[in-house]
Amino acid sequence: GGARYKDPRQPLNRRIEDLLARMTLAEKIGQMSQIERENATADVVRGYFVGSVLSGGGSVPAPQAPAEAWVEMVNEMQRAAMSTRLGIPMLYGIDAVHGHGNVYKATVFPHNVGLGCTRDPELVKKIGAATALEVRATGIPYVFAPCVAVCRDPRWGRCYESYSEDPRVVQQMTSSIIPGLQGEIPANGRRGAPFVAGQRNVAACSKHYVGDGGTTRGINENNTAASFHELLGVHMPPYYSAVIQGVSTVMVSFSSWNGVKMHANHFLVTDFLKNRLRFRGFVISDWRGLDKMTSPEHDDYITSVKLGILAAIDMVMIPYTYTEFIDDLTALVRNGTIPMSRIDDAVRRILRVKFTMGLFEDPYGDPSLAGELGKPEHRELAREAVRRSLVLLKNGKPGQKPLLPLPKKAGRILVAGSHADNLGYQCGGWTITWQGLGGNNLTAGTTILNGIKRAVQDHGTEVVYSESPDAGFVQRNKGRFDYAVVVVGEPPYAESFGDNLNLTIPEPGPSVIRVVCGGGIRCAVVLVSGRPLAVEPYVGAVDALVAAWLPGTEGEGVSDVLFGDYGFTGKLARTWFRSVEQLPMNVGDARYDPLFPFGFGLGLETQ
Ligand SMILES: OC[C@@H]1[C@@H](O)[C@H](O)[C@@H](O)c2nc(CNc3ccccc3)cn21
Repeated sequence: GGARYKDPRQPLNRRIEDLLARMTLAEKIGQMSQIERENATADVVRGYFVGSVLSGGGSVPAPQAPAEAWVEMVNEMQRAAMSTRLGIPMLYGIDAVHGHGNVYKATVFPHNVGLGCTRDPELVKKIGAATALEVRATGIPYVFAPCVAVCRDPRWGRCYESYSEDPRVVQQMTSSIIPGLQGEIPANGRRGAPFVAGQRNVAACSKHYVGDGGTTRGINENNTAASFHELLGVHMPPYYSAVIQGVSTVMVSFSSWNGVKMHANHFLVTDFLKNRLRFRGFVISDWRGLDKMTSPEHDDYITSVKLGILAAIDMVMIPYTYTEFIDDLTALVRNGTIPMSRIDDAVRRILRVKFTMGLFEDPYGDPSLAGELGKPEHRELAREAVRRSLVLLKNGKPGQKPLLPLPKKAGRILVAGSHADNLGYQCGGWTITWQGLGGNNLTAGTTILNGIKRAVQDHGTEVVYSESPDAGFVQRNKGRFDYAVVVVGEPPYAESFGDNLNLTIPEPGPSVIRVVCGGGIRCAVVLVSGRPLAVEPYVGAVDALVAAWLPGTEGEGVSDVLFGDYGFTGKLARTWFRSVEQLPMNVGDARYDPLFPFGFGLGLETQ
């Protein structure tokens, strides 16, 4: 129709005001509602004027669904949204936090804990751009990334989603990944306003506002006790960077600041983020974030809706109980508890993002991008990121020559450990499923073992693989192996399932290290983990120690540096503690006695 809001030549604010003036309360509240895809039938999307749909962790149209199936699913929901009276397109969001991890055969990049060690903003920007293309390949225009948490305690189950304990490193990566995902703001463009360059970019979401990485003992969703000065100095800096880079959305944290739930924090969401930092995009809640404002959850829900919407959350991630949310918010507006001006502010912000990103002009997924999913160039980029993320912590025992780089030409080598041949373990959480998986059938990729095999295959070297060799095997064979590579670490986890107060290497890791490295074979230990673990008891026994973090699908990046095709350049972005009793302990603390300090990382003497 000839309505002004449908004319892309009209100024942005004219389009927003024209559309807003036409909207009923039901249509406005519908825009503020984000529901889970499994509820998003055409009737629900249309009937409730749903403004946004999400895939929660692992929520897919079908197991191993190809890009085409994703595009068809999103477009079917979109056709329903476009068929409403005003034809406002819905916005589909998903967690693409290390590449498009939920999607079968997508490129899975290293998790942020590893990217922080690269100290390479250009690399991280390219990862953003590649991730945007893979997300668009599935018809999705919005990602709940980057996580810009400043993890201050590795006992936190989400520490691997944080680039660093140092806010400046997090700022550096934030300022890179956002223009990678959303596209660069043109030189004459408005900084600080939401920006998405076009249909090969996606709207981003910096999360979780604010202080998610500062909770007591790293307990997920718990309380961050900090002065305002400390909150501003440690946890807020990435949000300055995100707003300047034109981030389109900000997601509120489940956690609390000094006992006040972030989802109810008017001072930080409205006074600070919206008014002081002048954030102009929309603020989105986390999953059932309003229900979780109380304990027990969902206790006096209508009050939680009131507090959350007045704090100034604009869009509510209400995966299942959207009718209750809509009814309660409608009642609160009708009885004057919530002024229409607050609703209009929320809807303006949502429409500003949708207009700016071109969603009205291009509401549907582009099937021609399907080839971007998991394409070789992206896997090569991921492999480079793996190389750059690895940190060499030890190389050679006192008085002995360094073990690394490993010679490709060796009679026989042993590869051992639970994480040597396990694609799921090396990807970690938020991969195919919410919590991640074990095994090698979850998606397409290369294990560390297969990377080692490929590296030595033309050199007449025999590779013997034993996940958990026993002492007898090692004793009988120790003279036969030139060296061993032992790959151990943590199983995948996400959110509270990763909270851990002891941070020991899970068995059978330590046993394999003792049996192999203590059995007389020179050994390089590669640790696959979402954070530093308690390794002091083993450091003396090993000849080399490498932190590989959660490298993702491109395991050849690990063998590339083990064999010296590339040097080790990674530098710790997190302090490596001696014992958990020291925690929290971060660079800059008065009391600082690490096993390996922030910024540590050896090179190869030959590099
Ligand atoms: O997946 C959506 C959000 C995500 O963006 C947030 O970072 C994270 O805090 C978050 N947690 C959940 C809860 N996910 C969940 C998945 C399956 C069953 C139950 C809960 C959803 N989300």
